[in-house]
Amino acid sequence: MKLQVAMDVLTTEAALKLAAQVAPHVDIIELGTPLIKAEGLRAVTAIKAAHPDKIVFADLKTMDAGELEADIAFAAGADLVTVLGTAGDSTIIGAVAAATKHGKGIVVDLIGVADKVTRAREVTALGAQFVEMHAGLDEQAEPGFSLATLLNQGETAKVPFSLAGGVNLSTISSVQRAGATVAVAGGAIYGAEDPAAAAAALRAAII
Ligand SMILES: O=C(CO)[C@H](O)[C@H](O)COP(=O)(O)O
Repeated sequence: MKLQVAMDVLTTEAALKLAAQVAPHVDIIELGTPLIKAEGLRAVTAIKAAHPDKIVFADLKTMDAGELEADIAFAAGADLVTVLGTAGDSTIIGAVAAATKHGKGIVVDLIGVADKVTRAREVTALGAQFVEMHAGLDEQAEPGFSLATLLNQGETAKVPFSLAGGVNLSTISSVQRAGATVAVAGGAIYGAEDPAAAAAALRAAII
């Protein structure tokens, strides 16, 4: 299982600092949606230039104009770009076309999708590299939130998936047991006093 750091920071400077701290311990470096909204795709270019050996993930959460938005993110240096699972099939097909043109990949983020298992299978058939079983920051803050539902949906879908939803040291083993190809950790890394140590501990928990 690969480890992905989600950098939900707000400046390119902060992202470059965080990436330098954690890069030795992670496989995929994600630029979070707020970072890209604040700084634009220049942040993607800066991270890829600093870490050409890492998979750079641009969390665009595209909902329309799939081919155009994915194309500009790949041109800026992204290796993986997200499209929302709630988007229409034509948006996903367009984004996959851009990925094919660049030799890169599309990840379909299933945040907000009611039937994640069915949609995961549909978008995988459309050419997504993998889906993201995702409970966003707002959903995580809702009373009664539990990772268990997401883990179960990932296990049931039987397609390649990443899992994001407040993954931390106490849950990462269950993410691996559910069969995820990627565990995504944001707050557990960037919110730690020592992000490098937090990323190293998460990496060490993966067997
Ligand atoms: O995409 C996101 C929010 O929409 C986050 O980056 C993702 O949820 C991972 O962060 P965390 O581990 O803090 O939940």
